[in-house]
Amino acid sequence: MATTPPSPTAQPRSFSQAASSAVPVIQLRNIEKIYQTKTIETVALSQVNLSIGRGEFVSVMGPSGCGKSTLLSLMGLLDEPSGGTIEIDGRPVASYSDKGLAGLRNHKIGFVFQSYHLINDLSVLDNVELPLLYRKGVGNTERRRRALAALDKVGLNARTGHFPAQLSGGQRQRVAIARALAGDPEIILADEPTGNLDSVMGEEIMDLLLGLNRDQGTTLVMVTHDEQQALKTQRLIRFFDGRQVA
Ligand SMILES: Nc1ncnc2c1ncn2[C@@H]1O[C@H](COP(=O)(O)OP(=O)(O)OP(=O)(O)O)[C@@H](O)[C@H]1O
Repeated sequence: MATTPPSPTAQPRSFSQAASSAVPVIQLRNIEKIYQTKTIETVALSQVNLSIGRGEFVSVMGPSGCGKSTLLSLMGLLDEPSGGTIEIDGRPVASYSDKGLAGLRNHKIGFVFQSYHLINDLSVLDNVELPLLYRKGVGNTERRRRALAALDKVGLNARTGHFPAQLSGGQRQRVAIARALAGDPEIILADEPTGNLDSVMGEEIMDLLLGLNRDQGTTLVMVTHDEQQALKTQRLIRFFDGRQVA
């Protein structure tokens, strides 16, 4: 079924407006994820039921291998569950066409990874503009405007001509966050965004994410190993062996 992706020029969301809607922005029902290789079957997630409210900041914790990254990739529509249903804004993602799903993924969701995933040969500005190159209806001028606005939000507008190797880890993560913000996503999924950073830089990135949630109403789901950071978010979900335990 064809579908219309959310508007790429959506206005910033106010927290109170966003939080008022009762329909969860992400809903997982009875999710199972099994990875099957020739020799082994791994149950990465089992019986996961979870709803993420609009404008929430949720952290996910648990030991290595308990399924946190798998959970994020399912929420980000990068992978499909082996069983169960994922709904975005109350609509099952299985009801979207491939094109509709790609639109949803590209317009609604931004990703931030532990290792930044920046392209070393591109300047800061070009890195941030890159995802917008593939976005319909965003011309050169608009692309640049959005990238500069996103870099301004993360406090890096003086570094647009630098290359990733010329930046600190915290600054690189800021660029990665700006790249996610340039697409104006309603949801940011962050997989250990401070995992490669020292505590001071980690705090800075955490403050930035908290600010996005507070000021723009961005919904955030963050995987972290840092209990202190997790306690700053609105809700902490713990996983163990592919199951939600608290
Ligand atoms: N592509 C894959 N093929 C096979 N098994 C996989 C694959 N991806 C993940 N797994 C397995 O699924 C389980 C959950 O992995 P996942 O990466 O989600 O855990 P995690 O909690 O994010 O771990 P970490 O904290 O170490 O990043 C692990 O047992 C892992 O080995």
